[in-house]
Amino acid sequence: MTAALTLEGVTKRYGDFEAVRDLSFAVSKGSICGFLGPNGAGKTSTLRMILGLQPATSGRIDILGASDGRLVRDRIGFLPEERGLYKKMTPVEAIAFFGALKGLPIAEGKKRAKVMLEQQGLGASQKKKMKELSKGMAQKVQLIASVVHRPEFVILDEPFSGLDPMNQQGLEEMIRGLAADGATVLFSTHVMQHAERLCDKVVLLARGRKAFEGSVDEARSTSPRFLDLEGDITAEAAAALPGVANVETLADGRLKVALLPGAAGQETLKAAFLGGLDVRRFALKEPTLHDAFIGLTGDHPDQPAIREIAQ
Ligand SMILES: Nc1ncnc2c1ncn2[C@@H]1O[C@H](COP(=O)(O)OP(=O)(O)OP(=O)(O)O)[C@@H](O)[C@H]1O
Repeated sequence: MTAALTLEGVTKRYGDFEAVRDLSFAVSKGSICGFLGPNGAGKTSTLRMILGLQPATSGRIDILGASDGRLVRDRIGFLPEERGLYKKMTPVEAIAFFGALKGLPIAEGKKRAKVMLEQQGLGASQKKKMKELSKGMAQKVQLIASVVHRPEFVILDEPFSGLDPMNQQGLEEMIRGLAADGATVLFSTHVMQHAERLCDKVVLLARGRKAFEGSVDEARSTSPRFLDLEGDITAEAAAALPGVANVETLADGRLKVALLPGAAGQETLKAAFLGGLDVRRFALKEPTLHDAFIGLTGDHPDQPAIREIAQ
């Protein structure tokens, strides 16, 4: 597959702090790639370098055949992490304005804006001012504004943040639609479930370094299956069972028993029953992307990176 984006050995330093180190990955044309990492991992810094909004300290970036995102800016759509459209404009005006910045004639921008707002269930809000819209609505409008010129490459920085579940689902559909129409999508998030549902590929970033690049299934398979055990069992007793890698006691007292690679769980359960352990309920579970993330990075995706905690 042809790559729409390639990074090779990209590093970003702010003073003597290295926010991104030796980062390499590629995104195939027409695919959806999730750029995952906790707050402070270096996602925004990387996206800004890809867009040409700030220079890399070292390394090489190729986007749509150009070495600087600014050279192909009209072919790129970008939703920044900081949101905000002119409050006094209507959604149609705001969308057409952003389209015009990318070379789209105003009249065409307005025409497309009306159709896209309708598709996103915002038809009734067309004549309101931006300041009268809810946060979720405004965010949808901003996303439409960033893609109204039909870019080949769409970069979305934390597009799901601040949206309720309904709007998150709507946004997922919108992202799928962009890819179905042939666009390449790269979005950053620290919410694994969105990436799990949407992405052809994920790149995991932890403290500025790439921890994983591959499909969601490949990421999941780096993590063991686990047994969810309920009963009067100590973590020590569970840890002594065959095929067990480690045991975590959950807040409600259940045990999350991670199995060794290749262990199916049946042997572990059999030994628990034969050993007379008080197992009242059990479930064998496949690892999620969230589990894989923790295993691969040692970070929790919802927690800031170590440096930020230490500050
Ligand atoms: N202009 C800057 N000057 C100095 N340090 C910076 C600058 N921009 C970012 N950083 C630092 O670089 C690190 C990576 O930040 P970045 O915003 O790229 O992370 P992120 O993964 O996008 O996090 P978030 O999800 O919170 O946006 C952080 O420790 C941040 O404090």
